[in-house]
Amino acid sequence: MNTLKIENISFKYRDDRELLSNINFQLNNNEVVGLFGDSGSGKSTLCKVMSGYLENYKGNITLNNKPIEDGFNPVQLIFQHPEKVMNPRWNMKKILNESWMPDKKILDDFGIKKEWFKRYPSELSGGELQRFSILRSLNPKTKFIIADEITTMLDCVTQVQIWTSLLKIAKENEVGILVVSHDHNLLNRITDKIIYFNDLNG
Ligand SMILES: Nc1ncnc2c1ncn2[C@@H]1O[C@H](COP(=O)(O)OP(=O)(O)OP(=O)(O)O)[C@@H](O)[C@H]1O
Repeated sequence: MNTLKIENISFKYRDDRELLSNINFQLNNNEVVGLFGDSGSGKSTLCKVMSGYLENYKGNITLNNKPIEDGFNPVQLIFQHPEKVMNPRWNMKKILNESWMPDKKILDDFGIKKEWFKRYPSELSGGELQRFSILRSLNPKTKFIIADEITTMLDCVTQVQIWTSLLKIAKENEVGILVVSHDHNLLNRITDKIIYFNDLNG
């Protein structure tokens, strides 16, 4: 089993107030955990700290009781807006294959069509792009996914398709998921338990 442990994490942006204060919790790879909290409380900041995007934090993040090594991060963050983290000059094939080469079955599971590979990020819809973004993060070396509002901007049908594909592949590969969302119904439906950000912070 893989365990991601967050211990005594505190963080502030530059000289601002301390936004994250002494946060402790852990995720196991066989669980889907929800994170719910007020807007602006610091959930996305915590996600970025957990996945290595923000470094000047206090405390420890360990995977199976060891610090996370440099190189490919086994804790992968998926953002709400995939277009912001994709190179607009790369086609989708290059963007996906920079991480790994999924086989046809996985592409089919995610509803990714072959003809999309030649297109650039600006030539796909938000839902189509998010499928690539999720699949890119599911590199075989990934142990945990941090999903920060990943389907907020999509319609209900696309949300269901995306979550069904993601939960299936995560379960098959024993990848743990932290789901950040304001949608309590979604969290109730897909998670094993829900953590309240206010209970963690401070
Ligand atoms: N790069 C930054 N520099 C300074 N302050 C920032 C930066 N990024 C975010 N903040 C501030 O940190 C606070 C927490 O933001 P964060 O995005 O982590 O909240 P959140 O809980 O994810 O909010 P939401 O639910 O609305 O997405 C906000 O007040 C925000 O303005």
